[in-house]
Amino acid sequence: MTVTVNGLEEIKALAGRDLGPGEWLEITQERVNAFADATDDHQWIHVDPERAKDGPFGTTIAHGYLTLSLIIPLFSRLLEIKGVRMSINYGLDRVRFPSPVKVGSRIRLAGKVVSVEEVAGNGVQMVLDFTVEVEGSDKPACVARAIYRHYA
Ligand SMILES: C/C=C/C(=O)SCCNC(=O)CCNC(=O)[C@H](O)C(C)(C)COP(=O)(O)OP(=O)(O)OC[C@H]1O[C@@H](n2cnc3c(N)ncnc32)[C@H](O)[C@@H]1OP(=O)(O)O
Repeated sequence: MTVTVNGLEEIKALAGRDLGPGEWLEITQERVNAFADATDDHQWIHVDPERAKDGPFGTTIAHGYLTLSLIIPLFSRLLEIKGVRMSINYGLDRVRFPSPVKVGSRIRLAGKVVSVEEVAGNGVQMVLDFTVEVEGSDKPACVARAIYRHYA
């Protein structure tokens, strides 16, 4: 279910709220290959299924940074923000990849809004803890604390 908020006051009211988990997304070899091309990172554990059969995971796995980047589209399905002039991705405080994402497996995103505080320039800073789950694994694929700013 997508939560929709309108304007800074409604964003502030999100503090402490859980978002998601959202829908599952399958990680395909095509997506991993496209990320490898975009970032010029063609390590065999990601793009060589034949060699990866004998590797530590028994198959190819997603780049950790691909899993991290997929937070952006998966988050857009959890929270829709209206009534702001501009939103900025300010950065990340902590990121870990506790569990590999095997190609062909599915991931989904959950988030918790840690805090929302006013910042200069008629804006708010929103801090979220994200968890990317991988289907069938106790350990998440990625945990990350992300910081956004929204300006009215
Ligand atoms: C060149 C690029 C290559 C790639 O892109 S490779 C693909 C991306 N990377 C991976 O797939 C790595 C997968 N991760 C692992 O295989 C393992 O991970 C490690 C072998 C790297 C380390 O394992 P262990 O020493 O047993 O540590 P832990 O239990 O996995 O914890 C690692 C950090 O993750 C946090 N963590 C674990 N489970 C959770 C959870 N359920 N919720 C929140 N955080 C969790 C922990 O606290 C810790 O963090 P703290 O480093 O700060 O101590």
